[in-house]
Amino acid sequence: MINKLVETTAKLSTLPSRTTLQKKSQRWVIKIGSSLLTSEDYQLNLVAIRHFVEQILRLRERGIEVVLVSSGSVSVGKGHLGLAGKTLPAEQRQAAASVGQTALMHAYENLLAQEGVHCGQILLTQDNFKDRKRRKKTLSAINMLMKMNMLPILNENDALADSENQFGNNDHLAAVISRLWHGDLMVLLTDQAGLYDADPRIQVDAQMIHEGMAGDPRYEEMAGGSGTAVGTGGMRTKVDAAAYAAVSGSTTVIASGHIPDVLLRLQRGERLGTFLRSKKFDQMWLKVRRTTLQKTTYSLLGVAVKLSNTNSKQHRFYNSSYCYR
Ligand SMILES: Nc1ncnc2c1ncn2[C@@H]1O[C@H](COP(=O)(O)OP(=O)(O)O)[C@@H](O)[C@H]1O
Ligand SMILES: N[C@@H](CCC(=O)OP(=O)(O)O)C(=O)O
Repeated sequence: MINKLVETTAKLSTLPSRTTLQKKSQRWVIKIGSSLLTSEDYQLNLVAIRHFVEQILRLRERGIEVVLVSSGSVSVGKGHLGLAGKTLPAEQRQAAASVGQTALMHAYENLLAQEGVHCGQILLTQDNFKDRKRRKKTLSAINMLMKMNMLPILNENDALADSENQFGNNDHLAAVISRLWHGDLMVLLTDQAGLYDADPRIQVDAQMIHEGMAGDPRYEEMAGGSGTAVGTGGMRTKVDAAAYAAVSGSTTVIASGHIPDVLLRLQRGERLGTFLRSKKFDQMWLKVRRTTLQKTTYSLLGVAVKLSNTNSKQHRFYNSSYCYR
């Protein structure tokens, strides 16, 4: 019996590895940056979009629920309007977003429809998260699409957002969605291999951070703004987004969308990009596991005890995809 207890204790007090977390996560929020979706001449990169769509469909076949946050409307719109590379005044940017968003969704829908799947577009601003009622409405829009087997594709409503209600970048939007929808893995796909200790465009010998804790203040120092003509926010907003999503237990991977099959490889547990753990997840994990250990001990002792130290939140966590038994 002692051996059994020692064995169970060891098993239950070890945090799941990065590989396990990537393999077992069931609710993914995937965010794709503008530079991955648009070509150098600000046209849609249909080859890349097809590649992402194919991977997302494969993930769904494996039972993973996916919400896609897609950037690209402004850059594609600029291309369509003959304004490539220009810094636009607010009204023209709104128009570019409106034109580009249509083209973007058209591409996603066409590619998905070839595989018998459809997508649903949800355009959001901060207003959609302002109070409980609006958050509920946003969540139910996502959940209903999911229930109907559609792929929710989200973006900021750049055609109408203003300085009062805009997110300003989709990293933040992805994190807010992760928390609202209880995502367990947020994947931020970008043009760099991951987070480096300095912007690799500026410092050629910058070193990539492979694994760390979301919210580590050192990362804020390392992360700079966008280095591309079409990106918004750079690495700083990704680091902040990871910290925000981590509060509800989501882990984050920042990885290059240029890596072939990056999403499928992450799902197989490959160590690509920067993996940022959630402290909240780890705490919940250990707490729930301690309860399991207590239960095991009691049952080994033949004592039927109703455990009083678990609350409904822990039970929900234990029964959710967060908890890998
Ligand atoms: N510490 C860092 N590590 C990696 N990239 C960084 C860092 N600091 C700044 N960056 C810049 O962030 C850019 C990615 O952000 P961004 O252009 O907003 O991409 P996306 O469109 O994918 O959101 C990189 O091209 C890089 O120049
Ligand atoms: N919502 C904007 C993108 C904002 C944004 O965060 O861009 P990016 O840094 O390329 O992910 C658009 O669709 O153009």
